[in-house]
Parts: sequence; structure tokens; C-alpha cells
Amino acid sequence: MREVEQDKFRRKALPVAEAQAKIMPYAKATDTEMVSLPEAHGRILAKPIDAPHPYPHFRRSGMDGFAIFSSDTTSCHAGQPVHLEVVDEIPAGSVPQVKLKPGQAARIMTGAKVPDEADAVVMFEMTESVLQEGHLHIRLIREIEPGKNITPIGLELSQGDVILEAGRKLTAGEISVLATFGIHRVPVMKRPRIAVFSTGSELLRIDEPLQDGRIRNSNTYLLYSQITEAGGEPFLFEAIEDDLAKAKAQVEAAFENYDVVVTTGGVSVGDYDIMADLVSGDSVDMLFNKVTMRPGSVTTAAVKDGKLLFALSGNPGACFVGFELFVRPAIGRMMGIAQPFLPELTAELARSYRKINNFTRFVRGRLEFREGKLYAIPAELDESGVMITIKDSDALIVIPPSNTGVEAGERVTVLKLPGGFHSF
Ligand SMILES: Nc1nc2c(c(=O)[nH]1)N[C@H]1C(S)=C(S)[C@@H](COP(=O)(O)OP(=O)(O)OC[C@H]3O[C@@H](n4cnc5c(N)ncnc54)[C@H](O)[C@@H]3O)O[C@H]1N2
Ligand code: MOO
Ligand SMILES: [Mg+2]
Repeated sequence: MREVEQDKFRRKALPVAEAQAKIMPYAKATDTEMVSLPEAHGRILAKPIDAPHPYPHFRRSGMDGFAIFSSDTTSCHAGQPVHLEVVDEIPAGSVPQVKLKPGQAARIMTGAKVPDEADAVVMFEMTESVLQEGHLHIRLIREIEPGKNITPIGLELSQGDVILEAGRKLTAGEISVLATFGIHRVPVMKRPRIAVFSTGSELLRIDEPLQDGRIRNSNTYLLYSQITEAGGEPFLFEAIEDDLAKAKAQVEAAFENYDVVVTTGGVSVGDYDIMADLVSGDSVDMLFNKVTMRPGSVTTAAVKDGKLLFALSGNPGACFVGFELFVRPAIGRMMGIAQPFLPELTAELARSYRKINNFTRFVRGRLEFREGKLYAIPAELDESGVMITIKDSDALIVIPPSNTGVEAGERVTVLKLPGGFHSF
């Protein structure tokens, strides 16, 4: 126990990027599975998909009107109208029945196949119907240019074009492309199965009444949302009290059935900080137990039989940031996302941030566009133990180590959190 305790205090702090690099080799690709197209929403494509045919695959009318020869309208104007005989009618879904000749037109609807001979469609509003010798004609008073209102074959994609690359998240645009090409069963990456439990004798279930000195377990649910958002499949376990043997048994059982284990709490130097003891023992191989960041300096990661254990800090702010910087990229990498880290933007700091620190701070805050310029506004309350401002945050504002802080107006890097901007 004494030795373990010593280890708990003596920790080598790694920069965030180094800690991330230690994790990534263990973020091994999950298997793939086939799902129906609606089920593919939000999933990650496992294989590239090529266009099995051009799109559109026939010359398509973009308007309700008449398919014509544009050459019939040369020099046509109000004083010199052109009359064309209507010889066919083509609703969407049908194909032309008559081979058009110059001087003729086919009534055609939006989305219908344009006769091969025609090279333009003139919309109804630009024509007048006239009966001439018992035959229906249209009267045109304007020149129509070749190609007008015809969508050519392959305008959007040619056969064999890569439609979607592997590693791409499937949302509305991707789903509609897949539907267009008849890809009704989609190869996607399996969602990593992630066991979650909190540690702490102070934790109440969320359906329990308050007790003095105890709090409800919010981190388990915070993580449930973060894991789901990141594409993983969370499995929630009851919180366990600060008991090393219980934690060990729980971690081992979780590794049997799940791809990743995420815990919160008990990673600092306190007497009951059991996760710190667990990773210092020989049941797992520790990757790191300190990172030069705040919040979450005691964020810990370990490996057991090639599977990742993330022991995040119990402080809600540190748990949140620890997840975003370490667990999210691991989940993303397991699913083959090329860039699984939070996207980096540059913004102007809207308010001075003067906390002094020798570690990099990841300060939660809002982003706002003002007159086309992006501003980052640090949360008023950003302590590690504060939960309430997580809900209003659009980004983590990166404040480098400094003994003066950063002044309003300076440029800062911000890591965009998923979702929209709270100010919109
Ligand atoms: N002597 C030192 N004390 C502390 C240090 C330090 O360097 N030296 N670091 C502080 C910092 S910074 C952090 S962060 C915390 C890390 O604490 P642990 O990861 O060990 O977490 P706990 O001690 O279990 O809990 C901390 C805090 O969070 C609350 N908590 C825990 N689990 C949950 C949960 N599931 N839902 C909601 N809230 C939770 C817990 O009640 C505590 O208030 O250590 C500092 N101390
Ligand atoms: O680990 Mo604490 O969250 O460093 O701030
Ligand atoms: Mg603690």
C-alpha cells in the first residue's frame, strides 16, 4: 500500500498530444456490419462506395413544358413568332413515344425523359397554345438556347465515381446519395461497446432523494451522452463505492464483455482514490496518469489485453474535458474516422482570461459571430468541480501555460465541441 501511495504522488505529466499518441495504437478498428439505410444514419461508412451508374442516368427535364429543337427558335421574337406542332406527351416515369422532327414539340413534365432528338425544354409559361388545322401547336416568341432546362446524363456523378469514402459519417446528404444509388444495405463500422461506471461512496443514484454530504451521480449520464454523440454504444453500470477490490472486479468483468472501459472519479491523490491505485497495480498496464492540462490533470489511461481503460477525473468539468480530448478520438479512430479529434478554429478572445497556470487550460466557453468575426467567450465559472456551465459551451478555449493569462482581443485556438452554437 505504501509503495502504491508513493506512485500516486510521483507522476510524470505528459503533454496532451503525447498522451493522445499513447492511446491511439490501442484504438483498434471495430468489425463491420450491414445495416438498413435508415439505421445507417449517424453511423460511419466502412467501405468506399462507387457510383453503380451515372446520375442522372437519362436526360431529364427540369421544367414542365415542351421539349423542342432549339434551332427551331433561331431569330424568334415577338414580331416573328414560331409555331411548333405538339406530337407527344411525356409524363415523369414514361419514355418518349414519338421520334421528334424539326418543327415539332413534345409536352413534357418535370423529371421526365427528354426525347433524344430534342435539345431544349421551354417552360409552359413561355408558350401559348394555338389550334392550327385541327392540330395543337405552341407559339413561341423567344429564342431558346440549346440545353435549356435539360439535366444532362451524369451531371451529378459519372459511373464509377467514388460517391463516399470509408470513414465518413452518414447524415442526411450521404443517406440521400445512398438511396439514390439503391444502396439499401450499408456497410458500417460497429459502434465500440463502452462500459461506463462512476466510483465514489458519495454518489447517489439519480432516482434517490438527496442526503447530506452526498450528491447524485451525474457523470455516468454525462458520459452516456458524450459516448453516444461520439458514435460509441454506452453500457451503464451502477456506481461503486470507493473500494479497490470492487473496482478491480468491476473493471475486469467489464473488459470481458466490452471494447473500452470508462470510469470517473478516484484518480487523484486522495485516501480513497482507488482508480489511481488500480492503475498503479499489476492488473492493467498504465499508459499515463497525469497530463499537463487543466481541468483533468489527473486523467489516466491504461491497457488490459490490448483494450483501453480511461479513468477520468470525478470532477464533472475534468470528466467532460478528459472525454473530449482522449475518449472521443479513440472511439472515432476505432470506427475509422480520419480526423477523430475536435476540430480546431481560431477566434478572438472576447474577455481577458487571467488565471495563471503552468499547464495548458481547456476553458469551456461560448462562440459567437459578430460582424463576421468569431469570438470566444470563456464561461464565468470554469472550475473543474463546476458542472453547470458545461451545458452552455460551444468550444474548449485553449489557454497556453502563462503567468499573465491572455488578454481580450488576442487570438486563441478553440476546439469546437459537437453541436451548434448556443447563441444561435
Ligand atoms: N491534494 C490534492 N487534491 C486534489 C488534487 C491534487 O492535485 N492534489 N487535484 C484536484 C483536482 S484538479 C481534481 S480534478 C480532483 C480529481 O479528483 P478525482 O478524479 O480523484 O475524483 P474524486 O475525488 O472521486 O471526485 C472529485 C469530485 O468530483 C465529484 N464526483 C465524483 N464522481 C462524480 C460523479 N459520478 N458525478 C458527479 N460528481 C462526481 C466528487 O464528489 C468530488 O467532488 O482532485 C482534486 N484534489
Ligand atoms: O484535474 Mo483537475 O480537473 O486538474 O482541474
Ligand atoms: Mg479524489
